[in-house]
Amino acid sequence: MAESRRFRVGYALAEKKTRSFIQPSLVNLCCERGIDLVPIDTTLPLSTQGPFDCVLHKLYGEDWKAQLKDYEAKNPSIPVIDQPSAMEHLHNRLSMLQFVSDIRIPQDKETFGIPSQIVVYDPKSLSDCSAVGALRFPIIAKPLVADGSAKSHKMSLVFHRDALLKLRPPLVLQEFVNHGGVIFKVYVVGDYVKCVRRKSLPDVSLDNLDATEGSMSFSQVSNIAAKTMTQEEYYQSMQQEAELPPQRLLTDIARGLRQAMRLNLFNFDVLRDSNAGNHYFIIDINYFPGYAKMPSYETVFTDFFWKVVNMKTEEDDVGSSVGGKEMENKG
Ligand SMILES: O=P(O)(O)O[C@@H]1[C@@H](OP(=O)(O)O)[C@H](OP(=O)(O)O)[C@H](O)[C@H](OP(=O)(O)O)[C@H]1OP(=O)(O)O
Ligand SMILES: Nc1ncnc2c1ncn2[C@@H]1O[C@H](COP(=O)(O)OP(=O)(O)O)[C@@H](O)[C@H]1O
Ligand SMILES: [Mg+2]
Ligand SMILES: [Mg+2]
Repeated sequence: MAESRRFRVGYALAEKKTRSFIQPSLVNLCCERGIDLVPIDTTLPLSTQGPFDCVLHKLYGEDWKAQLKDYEAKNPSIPVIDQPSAMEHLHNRLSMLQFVSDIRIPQDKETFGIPSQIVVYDPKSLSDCSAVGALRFPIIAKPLVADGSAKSHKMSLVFHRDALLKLRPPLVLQEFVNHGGVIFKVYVVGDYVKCVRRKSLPDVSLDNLDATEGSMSFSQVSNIAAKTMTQEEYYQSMQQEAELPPQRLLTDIARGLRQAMRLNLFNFDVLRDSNAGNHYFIIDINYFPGYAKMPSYETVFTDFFWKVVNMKTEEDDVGSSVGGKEMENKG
């Protein structure tokens, strides 16, 4: 009997991402389905490597972009996941959330949007009441750039106008929304959508604002171990308390974002408004996040790769492109 064809997915990822994502469990499952995950050597020209049936990457920089461009010119039929220009929109906290307004779905029982926010480029604007005036305190100050650096995750929760003066633009100033201390992380892998609960900042009582210190710094709160409970206890309490947002809503948002951003691999952070239990805020979108934390990521990715290398469409497919090529049904 003739051996069935094997496929090669070339990947170019930072060391940390390779360690977390390229787990033996993923490599083995892919291998069983005829897909070999092959590391790309970024010190060599990409077009001299391969052959690949798909290129997966989360690297930036002009040199890498030029390598990809050259590779695509020489291999126009090979999908590249995803396009650098599309990935770059997520490097700016203002442009990333602009895609939310492109989503066209009916908002009946549940509604969604983004918190009120402004962008500040000039330190002088921080003392300008007319610029900041429309925002209600507390405010979260986020670095405008979201390039994955430790600095880009460093946030401040600001309770008073005076504390704004300590901040260093360029920043996004976003209204803090009370959301019950639970954040929903919605992972998207092509047309697959999975929501998980994670730890977030506790609610802030507006009554105590005056008695609160001016501001508080924090970073990557969803990854920090709870001080008063073990991680396990915290998750258990969240399981009991926080119902997940409706899957239909999340699938529709994911589909809308995927279409608007022309990206296949991302997650978005969702908060449920404590004041109106059926309103949701999208506050962050990340390219190629820590997928190994998503349940069954091995099966999800093996299925995704299989579909990409076979260029199959699904009924649910919204005509989003993989590497600039429309997914077409060759089957
Ligand atoms: O480090 P991890 O596994 O927590 O994953 C980070 C993500 O955390 P999450 O899985 O969403 O809780 C993290 O998500 P958040 O920004 O924390 O919501 C980012 O996606 C981060 O990538 P980058 O540093 O912004 O390029 C992700 O970091 P990299 O895996 O890209 O280094
Ligand atoms: N508008 C907001 N209201 C309440 N909490 C927020 C808001 N924005 C961010 N947070 C909290 O801050 C954390 C980090 O903010 P986020 O925009 O997701 O940045 P990062 O890219 O570092 O994950 C979120 O996970 C959430 O806990
Ligand atoms: Mg986040
Ligand atoms: Mg982020």
